[in-house]
Amino acid sequence: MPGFAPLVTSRLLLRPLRPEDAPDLHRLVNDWDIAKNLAHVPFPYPRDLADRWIADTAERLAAGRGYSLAIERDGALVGCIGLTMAGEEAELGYWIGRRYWGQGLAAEAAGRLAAWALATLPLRRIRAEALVDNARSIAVLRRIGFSEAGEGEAEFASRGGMMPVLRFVATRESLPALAPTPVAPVAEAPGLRILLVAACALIDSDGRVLLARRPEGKPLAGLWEFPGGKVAPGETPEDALIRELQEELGIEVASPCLAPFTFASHAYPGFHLLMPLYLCRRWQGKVTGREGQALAWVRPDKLGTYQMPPADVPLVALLRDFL
Ligand SMILES: Nc1nc2c([nH]c(=O)n2[C@H]2C[C@H](O)[C@@H](COP(=O)(O)OP(=O)(O)OP(=O)(O)O)O2)c(=O)[nH]1
Repeated sequence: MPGFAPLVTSRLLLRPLRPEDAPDLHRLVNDWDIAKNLAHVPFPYPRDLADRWIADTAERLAAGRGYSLAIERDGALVGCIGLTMAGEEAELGYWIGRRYWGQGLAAEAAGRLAAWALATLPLRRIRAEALVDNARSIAVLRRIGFSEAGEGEAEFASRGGMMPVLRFVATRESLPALAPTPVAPVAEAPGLRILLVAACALIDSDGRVLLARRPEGKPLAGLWEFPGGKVAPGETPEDALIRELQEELGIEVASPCLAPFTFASHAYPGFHLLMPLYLCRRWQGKVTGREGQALAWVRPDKLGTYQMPPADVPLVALLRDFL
């Protein structure tokens, strides 16, 4: 599993929790003014719970079930933030240690994590809840683009029972900077837009396959893909691929070196992707991420450990068998 790449804001680092965070975490969270606002945090907070919880966050992160992160500023733990995955939705939670209140850190961390998650994970929306009298948290959620979705009740461990809460949601559309960039259709019929994308598995002399990470701001950002891109009007898939490999990776490929391998045909919301996948073992130049994208040369048996767009899943299985 490729590690979670920490998220950076102007003042903060959001990174996986480490066992050595436990003492600081315990000192900050074992505070009634924090625990009383959190649904899953007991008070008093036993010291060994910090160790167990941190171990659990590592497991959930590795399995893609949750993203609970340390909020760090200047090397110090100032709070925690997390997303718990539930199908196509995730629940956002966060707290900031009392001594760091009043500086806008919760909004900075929550805005970043929500933006990253909606741009990167296969999520329809993110939910959050705040106690009706937790004015600070309500202000944070509103500030970062969450909208109110009614009132309800939730069980609060520290209060020993059900408490009234306000519910909030955010979608890609409610965070406008994240709205997916429109895709260019190459064929249109009523109700169907087919997007033709050419992609390539570059294979090096050790039999490893090149994956590139889709940059933030693009649809499916953060997922690992085969290099390639949309076939422009008037281009053949091979021409498009030769152009994309030049633009994205700085390499020159000759058309005879592109061997058709298989294709993806996948329904995405709003368009249907048709993506021929070529194999290429020969190119000129050094492979470089020219658009700032992360690259990974991956052994075929490890391809399944990289999170890829849903359209690629069947391709990976075929490629692994073939190589
Ligand atoms: N290149 C590539 N695209 C993939 C893969 N799997 C997959 O679903 N796609 C989808 C994601 C996008 O919807 C589409 C590719 O579009 P893109 O936005 O990357 O195309 P592009 O490089 O021409 O980008 P742009 O200039 O329009 O920003 O195909 C894959 O393995 N490689």
